[in-house]
Amino acid sequence: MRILVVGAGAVGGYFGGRLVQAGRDVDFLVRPARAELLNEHGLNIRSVDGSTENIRVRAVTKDQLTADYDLVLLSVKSYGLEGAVEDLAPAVGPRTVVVPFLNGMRHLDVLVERFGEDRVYGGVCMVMTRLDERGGIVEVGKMGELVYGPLSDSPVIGLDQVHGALEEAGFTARPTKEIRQEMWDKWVFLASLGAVTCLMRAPIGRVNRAPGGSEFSAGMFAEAIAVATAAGYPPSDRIRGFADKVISDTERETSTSMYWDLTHDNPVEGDHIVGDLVARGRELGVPTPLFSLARTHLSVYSAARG
Ligand SMILES: NC(=O)C1=CN([C@@H]2O[C@H](COP(=O)(O)OP(=O)(O)OC[C@H]3O[C@@H](n4cnc5c(N)ncnc54)[C@H](OP(=O)(O)O)[C@@H]3O)[C@@H](O)[C@H]2O)C=CC1
Ligand SMILES: CC(C)(CO)C(=O)C(=O)O
Repeated sequence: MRILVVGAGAVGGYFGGRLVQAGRDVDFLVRPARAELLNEHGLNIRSVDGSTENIRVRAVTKDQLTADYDLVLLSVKSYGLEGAVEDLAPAVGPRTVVVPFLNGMRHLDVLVERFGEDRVYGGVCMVMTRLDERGGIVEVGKMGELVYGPLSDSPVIGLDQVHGALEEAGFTARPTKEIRQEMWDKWVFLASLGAVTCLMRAPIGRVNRAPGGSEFSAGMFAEAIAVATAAGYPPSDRIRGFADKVISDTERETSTSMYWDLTHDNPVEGDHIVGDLVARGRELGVPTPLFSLARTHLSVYSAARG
């Protein structure tokens, strides 16, 4: 299986690097500056235990793409989605599937419209990684799981084959026939945790220790759960269990990639992760006052960045 990883960022670099280490046939689609760096110096991954591995990788730019990849793993931020879809399109042939690992849901519509349902999978990634100033991948919490599954009943590449390409590569790889449910579950969890920590500008433990903090967190989760339920994807018991743990957590410094971006003056995926939940709530007649507040907050932040 020929694999193209689009975006050698915190997620793509981490999972793509592990796939290379496992001997898979992987190219990274990156922009010219990053291509030069990667091809010359390789990709660094620093693990939670502090050890760093340097991995030799093959970086390509959009003009070098040919339509003979089997699997395209898409791991850009939502605000880079449109550009990335244009750039990766030449890599998608009649027997290629695109598997996105963005948080949220809306990118599925964009990809299905462009490539057709049979060539798009859904995907979820669980990982806590950041980019350092030299483009190295830094693991800030121990996780490492990919979940993936077809959107249609007749994908051009079957789930077994996709799983064969991703399994046993140093992270948990989980195929599923219920990928939309998995994506909603992750979205409920991530959007709630992200909205709480971004609005309060603090990790979850500190929020919950404040007077009214835990009730505020519970209110945010309740809104996301109500939207998901109205959309036909009531969260699984597993996700409800995670939510209960987060709501009562007064110790941990847990936050999200969105909070990291907000506190490091990076662009945030507020529209894709929070705004879209508000929009779907409105369509479904589910009130989301706390999420609306978070959306406005993040929009003001984004506008100030220009
Ligand atoms: N980081 C995390 O812990 C987690 C992140 N996620 C989700 O995963 C998704 C990706 O996030 P993350 O990896 O952190 O983001 P990063 O910003 O670290 O990486 C995105 C990468 O995409 C590259 N990129 C953007 N557009 C293109 C393009 N047209 N061609 C080639 N490369 C491109 C960027 O390259 P350049 O440097 O050239 O701009 C950048 O390196 C997001 O939706 C996020 O919410 C999910 C779980 C955990
Ligand atoms: C919650 C978490 C860490 C899980 O992967 C995540 O998705 C994010 O921070 O974007």
